[in-house]
Amino acid sequence: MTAALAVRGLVKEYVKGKRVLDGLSLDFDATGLTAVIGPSGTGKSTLLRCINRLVDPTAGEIFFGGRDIAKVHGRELREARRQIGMVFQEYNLVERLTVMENLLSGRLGYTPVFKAWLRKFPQADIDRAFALLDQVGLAGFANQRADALSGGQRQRVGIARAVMQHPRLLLADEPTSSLDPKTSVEIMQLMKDVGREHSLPVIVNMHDVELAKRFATRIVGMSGGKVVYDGDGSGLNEAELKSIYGGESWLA
Ligand SMILES: Nc1ncnc2c1ncn2[C@@H]1O[C@H](COP(=O)(O)OP(=O)(O)OP(=O)(O)O)[C@@H](O)[C@H]1O
Repeated sequence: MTAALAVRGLVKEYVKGKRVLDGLSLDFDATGLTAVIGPSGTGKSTLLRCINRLVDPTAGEIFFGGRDIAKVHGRELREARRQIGMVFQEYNLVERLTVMENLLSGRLGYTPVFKAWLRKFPQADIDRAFALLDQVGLAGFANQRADALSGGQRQRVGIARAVMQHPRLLLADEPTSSLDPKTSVEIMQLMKDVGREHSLPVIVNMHDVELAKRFATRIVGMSGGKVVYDGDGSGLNEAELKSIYGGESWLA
């Protein structure tokens, strides 16, 4: 089977000669939740940001939807981006807008400018938004302002908004880092359920190894801009954790 996403020899240098991603190659299947773990500064966010082209890769290929999106520009880049849903650590909601408006603004890329300005959205989008709110456990919250929500509720809106645009890939950059442990578990469960129900591959950057083991079908361990572990949670023993995070005193 062809991979839904294939990253080949990916290199990113923010500063010339200093490789943050050092020739990284990974294939992702069309389903399943992959957790990317690794120490701070090892390039996890940079990997996701190269995939959705918030930053431009220095070298390498990213095959997605039948093309190398590492090199597309303009209209092609906008089209590729629409197919990638993104969930952020700090939710990135528009605080003064309602939950429904936040969801619908995820569709702005598709709505002619004059309609967006009038805040008139197609009925099909409104119906989808209500269905998604239901799915993420926020039925009845459509008219609440985003700034009146808890962190967990905000992240539920963030997930619904990411799925609103019918993506074919879902990326999440530390989606639970600002949440308490119980809410983190609920959000990871939701990410997994949403991925399954919408038949989407999900890639999640995270620091919590136990949470990764509990919810991920695959764990990628990064160190120094390279993949040093790629397998399921059961194979992630102390030796592997040491190769990812270095040292051993912290394991005690
Ligand atoms: N825009 C930028 N300009 C210059 N250097 C950057 C930029 N963004 C990230 N870096 C550097 O690239 C390296 C990798 O950062 P990145 O955020 O990808 O790591 P990370 O593994 O996601 O870390 P964390 O777990 O702390 O979020 C770090 O050394 C960081 O300082």
